[in-house]
Amino acid sequence: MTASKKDSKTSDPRPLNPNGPRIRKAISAMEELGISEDVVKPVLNRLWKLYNREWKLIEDDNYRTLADAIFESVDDKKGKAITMQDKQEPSSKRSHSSTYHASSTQKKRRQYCQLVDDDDDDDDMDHSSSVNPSASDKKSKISDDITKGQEKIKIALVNEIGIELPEFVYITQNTTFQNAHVPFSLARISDEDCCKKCNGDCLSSRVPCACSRETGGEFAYTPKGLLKDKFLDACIANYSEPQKENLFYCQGCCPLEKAKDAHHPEPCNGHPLKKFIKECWRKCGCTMACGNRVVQRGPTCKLEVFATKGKGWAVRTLEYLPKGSFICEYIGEILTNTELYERNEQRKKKNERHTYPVLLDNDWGSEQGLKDEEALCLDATHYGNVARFINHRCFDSNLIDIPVEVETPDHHYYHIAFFTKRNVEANEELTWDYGIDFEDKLHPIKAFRCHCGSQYCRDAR
Ligand SMILES: C[S@@+](CC[C@H](N)C(=O)[O-])C[C@H]1O[C@@H](n2cnc3c(N)ncnc32)[C@H](O)[C@@H]1O
Repeated sequence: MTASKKDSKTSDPRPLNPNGPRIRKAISAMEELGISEDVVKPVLNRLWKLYNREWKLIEDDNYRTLADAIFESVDDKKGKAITMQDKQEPSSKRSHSSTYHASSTQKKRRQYCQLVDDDDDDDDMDHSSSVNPSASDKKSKISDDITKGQEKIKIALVNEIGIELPEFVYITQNTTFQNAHVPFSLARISDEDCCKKCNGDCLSSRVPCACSRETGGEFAYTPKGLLKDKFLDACIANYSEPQKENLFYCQGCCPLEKAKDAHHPEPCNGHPLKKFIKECWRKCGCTMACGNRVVQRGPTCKLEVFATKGKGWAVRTLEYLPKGSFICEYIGEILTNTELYERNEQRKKKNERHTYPVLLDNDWGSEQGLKDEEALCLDATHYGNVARFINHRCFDSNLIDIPVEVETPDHHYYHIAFFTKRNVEANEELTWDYGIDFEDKLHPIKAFRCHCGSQYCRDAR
């Protein structure tokens, strides 16, 4: 077994090689801005350590981060004191909408503060999903509640290391974009597929109602609202290695391949087929407190969004979570696959680092001739909820994504819900396996340089 990335990075004692090709390139890029080598070198050295030897973060956007950090360092030497008030936007300004945006001064100042403060201790960085013991003392809270009161719980956003603030609008329900066809219609739900005669809590009735049919005549949840072990273990087993065994192939033309080349589409590369949870829905007679309505009641556990040094923003739990706990849904814009393809083409041009799409392709393998408006996905780039911050971890993530029917039995559209695969400690980062093939450069879920820290990491570059 190979050593994990975390081990190789944190124990690397080598200093920055002053004559290495990348440092020379950085120096000459700064010289073009009229900045001399002796000003560049100390800042570059600190940034390199701060970003845990990730050159890409320094080189991105034509060395913009490096230039910003140098300007800040020069400003500071001129005696411009940085006060806490300067470092954060006034709260009145932040509370106008759910959109977060970092001004360039804010960004520059944070980077500089970080360079000075963390110069000596940044090697303590942890890329893995393990418990983060420093969570409580070093916090710099940017927002008390990114949901703006839309969820039952508050979700704070803390920036312990000064990375760029995310810009997006927080929503709690998926929202349809243009011609995506979402078949919400009570007429599609037959009386046999719902429990009109139930009242109260379906889980407490002696005989499970019709809504348990999808999950084999038993409800997927326990009375405490956890996923039953048997159901969860079967879902986890679906993900077992080698993944290819669990793939199903489009019978007609694959929507992903058609978007790439409508005239000469390549054969389908396969789609996962996962077990569904079916919750009671609008046509049912039970109440919202029914034990078979867990996902539709929204998140209830204590979560926090925090900044990492290798993966951008991330989510952690602030409390212990037993195996099978519901965390949240993946919320975003419902797009057609063609729209996602076009958005991805635009994003490639802008060289955007983080991407937020998830395919709703669970049933594509069993469909013949799927229409464009039926091949759907979720994009949480502009509109999304806390799930847009959950990072990827290869194989041994602590969350699993499970498709959930809430308003329609039609599997073109469904909800994606995250549950814990095992007991999770307070302050642990929450992660799920995006199912990425790191070799597939053309997949709509853009591959990135993986820093998951798992010993099973698939990105063995
Ligand atoms: C759904 S977003 C997750 C939140 C994101 N970290 C952020 O800052 O908004 C997915 C993006 O996060 C980054 N990411 C997620 N998991 C990662 C990992 N294991 N290693 C490196 N980057 C990761 C990648 O840039 C990816 O495109």
